[in-house]
Amino acid sequence: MRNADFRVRLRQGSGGRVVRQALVLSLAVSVLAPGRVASAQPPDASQTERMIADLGLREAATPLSASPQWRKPARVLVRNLTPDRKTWLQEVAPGVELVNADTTSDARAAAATADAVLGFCEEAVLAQSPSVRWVQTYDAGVERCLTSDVFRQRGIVLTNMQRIAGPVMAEHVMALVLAHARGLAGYLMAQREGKWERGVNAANWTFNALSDGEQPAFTLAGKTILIVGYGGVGSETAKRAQAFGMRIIAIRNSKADLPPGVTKMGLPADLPTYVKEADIVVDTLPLTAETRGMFDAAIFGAMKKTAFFVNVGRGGTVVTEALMKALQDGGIGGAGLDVVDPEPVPEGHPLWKTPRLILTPHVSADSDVDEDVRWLLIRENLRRFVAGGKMLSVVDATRGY
Ligand SMILES: NC(=O)C1=CN([C@@H]2O[C@H](COP(=O)(O)OP(=O)(O)OC[C@H]3O[C@@H](n4cnc5c(N)ncnc54)[C@H](O)[C@@H]3O)[C@@H](O)[C@H]2O)C=CC1
Ligand SMILES: O=C(O)C(=O)CO
Repeated sequence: MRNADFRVRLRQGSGGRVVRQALVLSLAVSVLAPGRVASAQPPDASQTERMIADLGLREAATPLSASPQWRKPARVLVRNLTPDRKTWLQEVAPGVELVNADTTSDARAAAATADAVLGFCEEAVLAQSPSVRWVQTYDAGVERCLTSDVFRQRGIVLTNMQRIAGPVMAEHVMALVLAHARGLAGYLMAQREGKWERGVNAANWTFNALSDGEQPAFTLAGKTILIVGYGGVGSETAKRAQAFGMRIIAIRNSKADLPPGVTKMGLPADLPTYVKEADIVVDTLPLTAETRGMFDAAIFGAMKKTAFFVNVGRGGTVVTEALMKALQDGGIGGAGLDVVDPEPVPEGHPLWKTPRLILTPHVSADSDVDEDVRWLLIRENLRRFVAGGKMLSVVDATRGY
């Protein structure tokens, strides 16, 4: 979720919602009962454990207290700290002063004497804050945090929202895939024009009688989906694709074990060959030095002419010119993008007129339950930080995710 939206929505709701509202995860629904929020060992520990298990959150190999520099924190800066939320967070951080800041300039001043910063990661805030030892971002993508060397040089622990939005984003991926497969973009255009016409001309999403060889729609069952950047978002997408009867192949940065339901797992070097067999290609990559421009003219050229390409990771992993050309020339069947480069798409940019393209404005993590899960992680990491424990979802600043 973009920080700005996150902030606006959190301000609108009461902080108490965090513990009252139903927390819906991928596999389990758990209700956080009212009034069960009063003790220091969190009474919602079972919800926290379920979140960790359901989303597959990873904890650091060593506890913070193993470091000779470790000391109990005295002051933590928190973005979007409503009064209710402060009470709720204070339960896991007794004796720690929790300070609110919502703008970069307020944060810069408040961070000067803070031990941790939650919700800001920019150099402007961290450069003048020598005692900061932990930063929690409210996003999964950390490419903007890592533009400065502050994390690598000072050994600040950076934790992010990796895997948190997986279930929500996987729904968005499937919405884009189904919109294409069922011709919804074309039927919506026809509806606006008051036309009752069957059969989408798949090539242009215009409406007319089907000519020979044109496909009005296609079935997902039995088709192959390739997930590139198989992590939290990718694995949740795979679960849903499996339910549609699809064959799943994937690529990630380390091979390890083959996840259940995945037919084969490759490394980045396998991309040019794997794309050849895919009907749907989903990009869930973080933006790093290695992934920048990974989907270029050669990769789009290797795809099936009917392939549908989805990107919910980062726009910079795609060479936009190459994608537009593939769509214009019929090199691929269509695309659904939630993230683009440039972002936002400027007025008059050729992407707006590119055929067979569905654009959503970086909203694939938005949902009614997403922010509750995020605050549960923030609270659990605060508890671990105060106790000198093993932090969750630590970013490798050198790898970039
Ligand atoms: N559109 C949106 O609103 C959102 C976008 N995102 C983006 O999605 C990305 C992924 O999120 P999660 O799945 O939660 O993160 P994650 O950390 O769970 O997964 C990232 C995966 O990318 C893989 N990877 C890294 N470099 C690679 C490479 N060179 N080739 C192939 N695979 C590579 C890793 O193996 C890892 O499994 C985020 O980094 C962020 O940029 C995340 C949340 C919301
Ligand atoms: O969490 C992220 O990385 C996002 O892009 C949220 O919008």
